[in-house]
Amino acid sequence: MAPPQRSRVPLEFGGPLGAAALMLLLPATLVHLLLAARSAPAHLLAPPPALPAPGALWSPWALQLCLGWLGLQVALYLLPARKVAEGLQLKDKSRLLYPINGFQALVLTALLLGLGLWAGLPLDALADMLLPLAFAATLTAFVVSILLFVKSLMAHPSALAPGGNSGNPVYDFFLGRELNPRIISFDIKYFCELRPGLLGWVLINLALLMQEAKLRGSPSLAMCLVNGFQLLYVGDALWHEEAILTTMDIMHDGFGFMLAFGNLVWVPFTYSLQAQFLLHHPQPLGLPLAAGICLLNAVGYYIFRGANSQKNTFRKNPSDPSVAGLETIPTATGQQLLVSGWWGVVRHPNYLGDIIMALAWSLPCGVTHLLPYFYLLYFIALLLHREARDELQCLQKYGLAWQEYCQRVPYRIVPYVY
Ligand SMILES: NC(=O)C1=CN([C@@H]2O[C@H](COP(=O)(O)OP(=O)(O)OC[C@H]3O[C@@H](n4cnc5c(N)ncnc54)[C@H](OP(=O)(O)O)[C@@H]3O)[C@@H](O)[C@H]2O)C=CC1
Ligand SMILES: CC(C)=CCC[C@@H](C)[C@H]1CC=C2C3=C(CC[C@@]21C)[C@@]1(C)CC[C@H](O)C(C)(C)[C@@H]1CC3
Repeated sequence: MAPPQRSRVPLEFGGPLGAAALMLLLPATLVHLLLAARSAPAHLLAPPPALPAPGALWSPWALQLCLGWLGLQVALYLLPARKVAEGLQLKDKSRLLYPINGFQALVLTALLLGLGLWAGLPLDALADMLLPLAFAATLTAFVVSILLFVKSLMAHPSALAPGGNSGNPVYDFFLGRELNPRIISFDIKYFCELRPGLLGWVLINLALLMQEAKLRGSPSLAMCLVNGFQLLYVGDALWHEEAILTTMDIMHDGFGFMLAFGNLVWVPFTYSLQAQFLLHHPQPLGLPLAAGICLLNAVGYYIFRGANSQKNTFRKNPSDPSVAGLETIPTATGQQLLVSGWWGVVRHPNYLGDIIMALAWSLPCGVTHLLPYFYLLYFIALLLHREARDELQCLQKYGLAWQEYCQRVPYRIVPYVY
């Protein structure tokens, strides 16, 4: 087989050196955050009071729980789906099929959990195991990434993602070489993107809420808000599972360590940081402020969902009545760009809504500590970087049409600001 054509896409994330640094820094940052959240000072920028003993990181039981959780979600993914959706057209003009049964997996997981709790499952014990669980999940992410990299060496060149095929093994391992790695019809990236990590996130949140109820008699209003907001976010992602098929991760990015670690480790263990903080640092929250925070989250969700659904509907069927009247810019590829509606306000309205929700998730933790705002700060940095990556990809894809879009929609994320 001819050697794969090396992609000429510019290197990102600082190239091989940056990728190697991130593969060390991300797990170290995770350990720091987990230790800081449960420490009294809860300093984000200072070293945690005490480093964990090696024995505190490794637990065979935690690894079994991780693998068991993964196995359960794989089984739920393989159940008959209410619908099978087609992905966007690939380079070879084919379209992959994706089962749409994520919300079904959420409901079945909740039912199994309810049954377990009724039988006396000590779910709150998970709150005491976050460190070994995160270590086990990180180990799993590394093993999955190695297997994916080896698998990609046998993939056809047309199956490779433009980004993660530089020829440098460290960089390609991090970014991911194969665009849609599958085992028969099981899509590994699509599965990881929405199931084990997102559902694990809300499971950890619930365990933290239950432990707070055990400690203080009942969960605080702040803990209930954070759990509710983030359950809405995960439930929405799974209800609109099909919309992920038109996002960057599925369309452009290969599946390597970055997304494997991001999905399996970073999401469940750092996105639950507010709940972790609240368990160890109870925050008073009055009803008027709580009502204001709920309104803020609702505004963010309205923008997030409206923009994502509008673009996804338009991409799937431009003649759909809900988007047919929108103004568009034709491009040389045959695809059109929306230039009115949500996507006529700023070039990434969905990011704006998501950032507003991230702020609403942090506010119930009060303003005495920076740690609960880590997600907001990280997320803004992630989306700014992601927006720049996407702009480059769209400029390469659409050329003059994208330049016209940028002239007519000059702001990227925040109207009249950025
Ligand atoms: N919670 C979290 O950790 C994260 C959440 N997210 C969220 O995921 C969601 C998806 O974001 P992301 O995956 O970055 O990608 P987007 O959903 O923003 O999709 C970007 C793609 O949309 C298409 N597009 C861009 N502008 C237009 C337009 N004017 N008209 C039509 N199509 C357009 C282009 O693809 P093409 O033209 O090829 O179809 C572009 O590559 C966002 O809401 C984001 O907030 C993202 C990252 C992390
Ligand atoms: C620092 C680090 C490891 C970064 C990796 C980034 C990933 C954590 C994120 C990249 C894109 C993501 C998306 C979601 C979760 C986080 C990751 C994987 C997402 C599934 C969250 C729910 C949303 O509704 C979504 C489906 C739009 C979204 C898709 C992108």
